Amino acid sequence: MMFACCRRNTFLITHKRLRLGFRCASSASSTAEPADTIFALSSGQGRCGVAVVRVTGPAAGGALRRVAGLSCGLPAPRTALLRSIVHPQSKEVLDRGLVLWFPGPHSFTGEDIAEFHIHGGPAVISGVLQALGSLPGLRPAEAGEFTRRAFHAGKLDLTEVEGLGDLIHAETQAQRRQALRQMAGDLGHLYNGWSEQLKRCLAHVEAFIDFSEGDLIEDGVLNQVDIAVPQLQMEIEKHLCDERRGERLRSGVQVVIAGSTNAGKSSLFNILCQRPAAIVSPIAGTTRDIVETSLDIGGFPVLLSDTAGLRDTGDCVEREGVRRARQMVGLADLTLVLVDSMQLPQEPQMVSGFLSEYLKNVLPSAKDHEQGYVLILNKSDLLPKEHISMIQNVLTQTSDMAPVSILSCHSREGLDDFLTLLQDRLKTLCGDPLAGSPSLTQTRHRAHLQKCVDALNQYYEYRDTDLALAAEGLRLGLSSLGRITGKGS
Ligand SMILES: Nc1nc2c(ncn2[C@@H]2O[C@H](COP(=O)(O)OP(=O)(O)OP(=O)(O)O)[C@@H](O)[C@H]2O)c(=O)[nH]1
Ligand SMILES: [K+]
Ligand SMILES: [Mg+2]
Repeated sequence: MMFACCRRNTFLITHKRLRLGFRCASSASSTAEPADTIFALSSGQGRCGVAVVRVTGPAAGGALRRVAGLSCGLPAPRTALLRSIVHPQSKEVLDRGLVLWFPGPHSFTGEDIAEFHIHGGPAVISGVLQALGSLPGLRPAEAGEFTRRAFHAGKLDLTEVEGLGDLIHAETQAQRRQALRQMAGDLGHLYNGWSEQLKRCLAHVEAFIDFSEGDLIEDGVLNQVDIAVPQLQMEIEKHLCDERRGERLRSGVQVVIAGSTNAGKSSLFNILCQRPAAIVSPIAGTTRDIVETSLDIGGFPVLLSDTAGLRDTGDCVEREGVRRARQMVGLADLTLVLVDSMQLPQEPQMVSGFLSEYLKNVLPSAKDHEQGYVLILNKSDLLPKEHISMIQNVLTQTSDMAPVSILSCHSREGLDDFLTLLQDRLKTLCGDPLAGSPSLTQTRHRAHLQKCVDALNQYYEYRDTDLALAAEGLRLGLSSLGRITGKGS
């Protein structure tokens, strides 16, 4: 009863402070308005050794002085100081921890920031958050509000904000590398560079419109634009033709296991996810639904799907499973085509014909082939050694066959070679996040870049008939680029 009562009081106090905070904020904004001061737990939820609470805004320094009991002034910038953390009204010591002071404008948000590194127990955290909430002019931050302030202060552009979000959500090392690069501004610099070039072109065209009649401008000015615009357009188009590598790395590569019934698809699926996630049985047609899992394979994020065996069947439930399996293959970035080696013909000259037919059944459209596949001959433990050598000979002589793995899900022979092959394919599909120019990572970037390329076409269309409309094309292109970084053009 006591416990329930205490919790209720806590809620009331917090609620009152919140309302007070909002009142302060709105009255401040009706006058000359300094930004209000916000605070939040910046480390994750749950028990942990150290939690970090951050405060940003004009009242951050005052809050630091009062909660850390610093009557003689603020600590040296960016230097940790061990202090007792005290409730400003009750004077109760809440914890002992490190405090740091980052005066604006050289801080993450560009404003004054105070940081409290406290012990990560729930009672300590809520005690410190309540202490901060009790100070006039402070209120809890909304989700993403620190980053929004950094963006408005020009500390991060939109691509860097996205990079920061991706870094926090990165689950594999390759994702981390790509996100870190984007957060460091590589993608933003690329787009800003293009914006600068386009701005110069636009300035030339506008100058030509304004001054050419009085012969006040050189003849060659428009020629420079005629060279620069197609060059820029080519660069953007090259950047767009990346086969979605960056987007794939960001969101995960779709890998689908497909093949005939009983080829061992679910057995391979279980090996890759290292747990018996899918049912394995000698009964053909065991898997009906798509079974999915997300994995980290060699640092690359993979969304792996096991599917129903592909066969004609009178069973309407299994038929639906086969339809879904084919649909998944259509959406895959990479298909692992599994073959039961016991089904291979005995005669060497018939092996490659059999495999071509098999592939045609699993990947019927040319598009499926383009998206890539790996052929896996499973159950090699059931074949005599000579038969395996014969198959290997045939395959090395067949030039049009994609890489083939000979594997046994039972003995695991060939597994290492298969995993190396798989990693190589993932590397090709995602690209090296540290090599070459940065990859575009979001559909949003792709849409604005495509709009920019289209708008630049307007330049050619009107170049000789209406220069004002041609200039408008450049302006539209510039504004599309500006939308990616969030920097107005
Ligand atoms: N000897 C041997 N048996 C295997 C191997 N891989 C799978 N099997 C067996 O083959 C049978 C079918 O395996 P599954 O993994 O269920 O095959 P599946 O392709 O998922 O089958 P469906 O879901 O019915 O299409 C099971 O009895 C497995 O134990 C292997 O490498 N060697
Ligand atoms: K089966
Ligand atoms: Mg299965």
